[in-house]
Amino acid sequence: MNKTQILLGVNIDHVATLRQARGTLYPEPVQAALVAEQAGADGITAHLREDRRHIQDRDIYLLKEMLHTRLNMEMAVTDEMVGIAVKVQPYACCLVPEKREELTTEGGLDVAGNLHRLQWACDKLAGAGAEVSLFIDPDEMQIDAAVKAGAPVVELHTGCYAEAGNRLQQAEELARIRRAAVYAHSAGLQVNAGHGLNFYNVEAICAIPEIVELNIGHSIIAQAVFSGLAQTVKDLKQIMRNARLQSV
Ligand SMILES: CC(=O)[C@@H](O)[C@H](O)COP(=O)(O)O
Ligand SMILES: NCC(=O)COP(=O)(O)O
Repeated sequence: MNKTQILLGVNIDHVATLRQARGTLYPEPVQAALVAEQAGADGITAHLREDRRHIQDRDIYLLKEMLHTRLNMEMAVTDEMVGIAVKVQPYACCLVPEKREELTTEGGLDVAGNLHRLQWACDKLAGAGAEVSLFIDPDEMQIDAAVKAGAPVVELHTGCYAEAGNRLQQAEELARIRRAAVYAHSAGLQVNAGHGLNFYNVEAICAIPEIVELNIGHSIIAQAVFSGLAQTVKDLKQIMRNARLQSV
């Protein structure tokens, strides 16, 4: 692993949120993905939710055909989603928990409590050629379970860090993520991270050398309203690069 490099996966869910708000043809998520790639995104993440609140099935199929980097399809661990992923054959599948009533993802997968189901999903998706990532809390028990499930990658949920109410709580959550990243790396897993990351909190996560890739969406699309998507991606990549280089 090249510890001086940290990759950025741009999650384009909320470009689709804007489209779904009026049921128009625009903004086109695929166009956003191509703009982000040209600006330096190392991959594109899209979350096909069961309720299709933003990304639609056609988005996933088009992204698979059009991307120059790679598609990371986020999905719940359901028969429906596994079936779609086996058809689409994205570069990667990130398995996430989903509740219809949630505003956004609220936590990591309980891999330890659903081991056989996760083993089944990891096997099916790997059989379709996808790199399987499990979206988990920064928790050693869940990391051990991810290894048992057969996933080569974990994505550490950074939501508690991002939403911490004060500096002490944020420092505690950052230390938890750092410990989990070291533990997961020592267990032979690739370590990614994501959820709630933005221009103001991303640098400390980039300073954790075991973390290979960040998946960031909502804050990029929000900033793009003011700076444009290409410039936002370029600016964020620069911040990430500098933070990583200063830490090694
Ligand atoms: C798992 C995660 O934190 C995000 O990638 C997820 O896509 C959030 O869901 P929404 O994009 O629907 O907010
Ligand atoms: N897995 C995290 C992701 O893809 C983007 O999460 P967010 O930045 O939209 O919170």
